[in-house]
Amino acid sequence: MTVLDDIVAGVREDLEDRRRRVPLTEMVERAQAAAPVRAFDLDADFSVIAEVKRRSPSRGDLAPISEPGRLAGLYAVGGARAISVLTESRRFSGSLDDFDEVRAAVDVPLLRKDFMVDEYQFHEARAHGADLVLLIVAALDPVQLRDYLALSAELGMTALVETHDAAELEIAADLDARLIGINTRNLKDLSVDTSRFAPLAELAPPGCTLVAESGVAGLADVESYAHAGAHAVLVGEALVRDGDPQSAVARFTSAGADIRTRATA
Ligand SMILES: O=P(O)(O)OC[C@@H](O)[C@@H](O)c1c[nH]c2ccccc12
Repeated sequence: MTVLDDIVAGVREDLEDRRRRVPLTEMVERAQAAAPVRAFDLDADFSVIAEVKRRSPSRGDLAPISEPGRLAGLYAVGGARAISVLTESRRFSGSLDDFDEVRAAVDVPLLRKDFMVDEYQFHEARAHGADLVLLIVAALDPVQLRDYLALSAELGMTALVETHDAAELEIAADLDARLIGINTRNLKDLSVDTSRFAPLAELAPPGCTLVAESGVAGLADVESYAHAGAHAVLVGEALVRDGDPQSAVARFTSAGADIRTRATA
């Protein structure tokens, strides 16, 4: 069993508990009654997607984050174009409660960061006010991937389609995914290698909005991702550990935008 299989098995168990408490039909109604989606700007010069993440299986405890809403507020003031909130509990110590606190605190688009493997989770995400969801190509078969991409769109949410290699990028391209992530964290051993991004970015379909995921420790990483073609970066650890996350988001955003506007000038 791979790390990913193991995580997904836990996600499914927790999901069945929630489904027993609130059945799918009820969750579908809640999603329909939710506040309208806040659109993620796919055309921005450069975007920072700032993540609320307490811990991860690869890096252990990152930050206690006693007030996720407050952290998200700082991200928003710093100019985060979207905020990602981990809702997986067993490995990442996230929750939908965290998500709700962030939703109540900010008006920027929110990404529900979880292992989305069941229709229920998409309605649940929307019911909690999510605007974006994560679709991990490695965790889904081709039929699920197509169905969940369509379901996300039906619910008005933008899917971030996460890839790790050339074969997965091709799958994302074939599905005509608009927002594609390249995660430089290897899901088999969880190691990060930021140099994986550039060669893969060249294979991304033209016209997509490309997100570099993982491994941003500082400005230099943002710059090299932007140089290699990233329109956005998804940053977790570096921001939750930063004493001044608001300034860090602002610095990352303007550094990336400088490079992107020069690249397209
Ligand atoms: O903390 P980092 O290295 O900045 O990484 C952020 C993000 O890429 C990472 O949290 C992530 C990317 N894809 C995921 C899928 C599930 C859980 C977490 C992730």
